[in-house]
Amino acid sequence: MSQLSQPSDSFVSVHLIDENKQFATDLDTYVDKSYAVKDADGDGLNYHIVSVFGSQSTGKSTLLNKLFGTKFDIMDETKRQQTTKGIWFSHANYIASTDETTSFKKNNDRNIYVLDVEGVDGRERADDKDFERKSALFALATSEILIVNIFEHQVGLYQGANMELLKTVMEVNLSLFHKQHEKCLLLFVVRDFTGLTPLSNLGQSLESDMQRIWSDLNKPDECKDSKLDDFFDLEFASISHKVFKPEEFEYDIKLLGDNFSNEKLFNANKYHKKIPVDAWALYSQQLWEQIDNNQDLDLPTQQILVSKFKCNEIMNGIYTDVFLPEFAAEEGKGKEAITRLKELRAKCINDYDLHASRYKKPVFLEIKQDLVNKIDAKLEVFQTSILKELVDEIVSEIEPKFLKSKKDSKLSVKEIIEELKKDVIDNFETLSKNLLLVDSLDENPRYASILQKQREYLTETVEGVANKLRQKESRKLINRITKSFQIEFKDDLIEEFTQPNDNSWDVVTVKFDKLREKLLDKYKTGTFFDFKFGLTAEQNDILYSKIQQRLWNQFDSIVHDYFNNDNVSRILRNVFEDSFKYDNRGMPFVPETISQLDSRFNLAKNKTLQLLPILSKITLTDGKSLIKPQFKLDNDDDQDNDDENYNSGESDVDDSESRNRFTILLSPKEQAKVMQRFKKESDALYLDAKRAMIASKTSIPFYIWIIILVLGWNEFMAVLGNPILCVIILVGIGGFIVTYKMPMLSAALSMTGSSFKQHIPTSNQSHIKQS
Ligand SMILES: Nc1nc2c(ncn2[C@@H]2O[C@H](COP(=O)(O)OP(=O)(O)OP(=O)(O)O)[C@@H](O)[C@H]2O)c(=O)[nH]1
Repeated sequence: MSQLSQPSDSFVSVHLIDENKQFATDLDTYVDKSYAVKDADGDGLNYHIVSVFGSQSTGKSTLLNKLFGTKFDIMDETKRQQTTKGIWFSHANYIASTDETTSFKKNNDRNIYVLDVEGVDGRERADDKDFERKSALFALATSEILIVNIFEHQVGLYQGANMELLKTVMEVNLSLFHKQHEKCLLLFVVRDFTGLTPLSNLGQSLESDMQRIWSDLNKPDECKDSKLDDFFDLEFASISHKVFKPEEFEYDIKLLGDNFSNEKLFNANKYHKKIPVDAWALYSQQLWEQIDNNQDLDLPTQQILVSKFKCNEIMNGIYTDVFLPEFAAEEGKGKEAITRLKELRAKCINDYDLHASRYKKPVFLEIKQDLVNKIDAKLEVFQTSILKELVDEIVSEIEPKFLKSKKDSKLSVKEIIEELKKDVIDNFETLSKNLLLVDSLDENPRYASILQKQREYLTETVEGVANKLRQKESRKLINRITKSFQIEFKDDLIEEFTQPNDNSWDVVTVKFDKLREKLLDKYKTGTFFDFKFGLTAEQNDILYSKIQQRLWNQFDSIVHDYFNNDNVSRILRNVFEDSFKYDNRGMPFVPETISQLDSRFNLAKNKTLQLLPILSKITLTDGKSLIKPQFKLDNDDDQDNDDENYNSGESDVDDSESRNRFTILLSPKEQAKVMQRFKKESDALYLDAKRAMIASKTSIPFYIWIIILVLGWNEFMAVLGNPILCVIILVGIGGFIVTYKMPMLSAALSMTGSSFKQHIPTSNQSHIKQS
């Protein structure tokens, strides 16, 4: 619908709203191109909008063309027909100026856009008040300065088209701006000025007309008491007759131009609507649509809507075209992408600030937050994974560092763990700083929260690792104590049961108690135990109970291992042999008669068999039986998972069955077996002893001597021939005769036999100790 007028070397005009009330479709392109010529600040606000009002054919287009170098159509004087229909829009190509050096035309530093509004009271549209009102509304909503074109001879005539026009302007102004007092400049340009009445007088007359119209207006309640100058500033200018005073006419326009180019009329942007130029086309179109549809105009809302539209457009453009492609290219690179993504985030936000900050601040900030949220939603996953990676890395170093510290330092496990925990947190705080995608956590609470979550995850994980280390150390301690106990207790047990007696189990239990006390003594602090692992009092108690339980289990295990059939039989045999072969002084016992041997045998046997109950059951002399206590342990005793766990072969199930079997070392059946075996062994020993005794008392028959003499005659002669051999043999014979006569021969033979047989029990005993 728009129509570009014939351009020459500059910007043409746009038919902004045509006679059918259709809005131009290519306004944004026009604004964009024309604005690019001057944009000193880059804030999109370097422009002014000026509208012209007035009766039809009062020279409005002529004035604008001369003042701003626009190309609006001018009426052909011969036809006297209305030329401006609807509203035309044009960029000012220059501003007329009195400055000779610029050839009377000055290029302002700012963009000026001009709206040439169809004149009222047009012959063709005389009754079309609707459009007049709508165009006034549109001009007021968009323009800073409204030029009201009026002939001098009409000033003071409170009637006619001019007054109607001014009334319309004021009415619509009230409907638009009653909520917010947005001011606008009414610039009265008195045409065909003769100079007979000074401009100031004409101005006063116009101002009083305005006041009168204002006071006659039906004002909304909110602004009943408001004054004209709450809404309007008034300025006056005069232009001489175009035909009769052509030179003055030109000069007056230049004078007026000076007031535009020096910005005086714009009054330091006092009337600027602050719509960024790139949103102006959209804003003005939406305004017109609302005006044309007779909807109530709510400019602030309208401006916010436009701001929202533009800010969203900018935000989506940045997110989709800049952020997403680069993020996709970087996100898989892990730590290497941090710098790039940090820059990308900052760049996107800066770009948005640059382009969107010109819009309504609340909207700009709200949509900026949307952009930041969208970007951060993507970056959050990345940021979290990077920080989690750091946490895992730091945590993985704890155990090696712990083992090294344990080896190198003299600190306790508790102190090492505490030191490591502190180091780990410090490390995380230092290293995480370089991994963050933002510089300030205060300004980016989302990142502060991501960091905090990872900090909590770290603390939790470190505590988990510390607990595992403590458990590991606890298990190591249990195993160490168990091993020490094993060695010492086994020795004590074997020693005690080499020569068992009725008190033996009392002695063993006392040794057991002392040994436990000794092994745990260094962990005792007052009445409590602290194993220096940084455990709580309850955990220390549980560890203490575990150790106690382990030691009791070891006691159980060692005792039951040791008191098997073989060892009990060996103990009995040793005791029997000692009693049978040695007297009370420990001297070898040599029976002289068989009855002596028999009574010795019975004595030793009875004494030995009295020991079997002691070796079959743990029995205390006070008649009480030894009770294996039950310890209260925690549920997560995971010693089965520990490779370093000492495998004692014991059952951890401390049920009633195991407690019952605790004191029983040999069952009745096993005892019977042991008895049987002992009987055999003791009988064999008795027979050996008896045989040796009989053998020592038997004499050599006479015929044996004759055989020896006959068979050994030659050797006998050889001995007689050798004095040394002869002497040795004589001494030997003498010794034998003495021994035999004493009588000591049987004892000597018995001793020789015994000492030979003693090799077997001695070697067996040493074997028991080793097992
Ligand atoms: N008397 C007089 N005539 C003028 C002046 N300026 C322009 N004209 C003549 O007035 C006629 C109308 O001029 P336009 O500039 O087309 O007037 P307009 O107000 O834009 O007309 P519409 O757009 O149709 O409302 C033309 O023939 C001009 O030559 C002036 O200052 N005084």
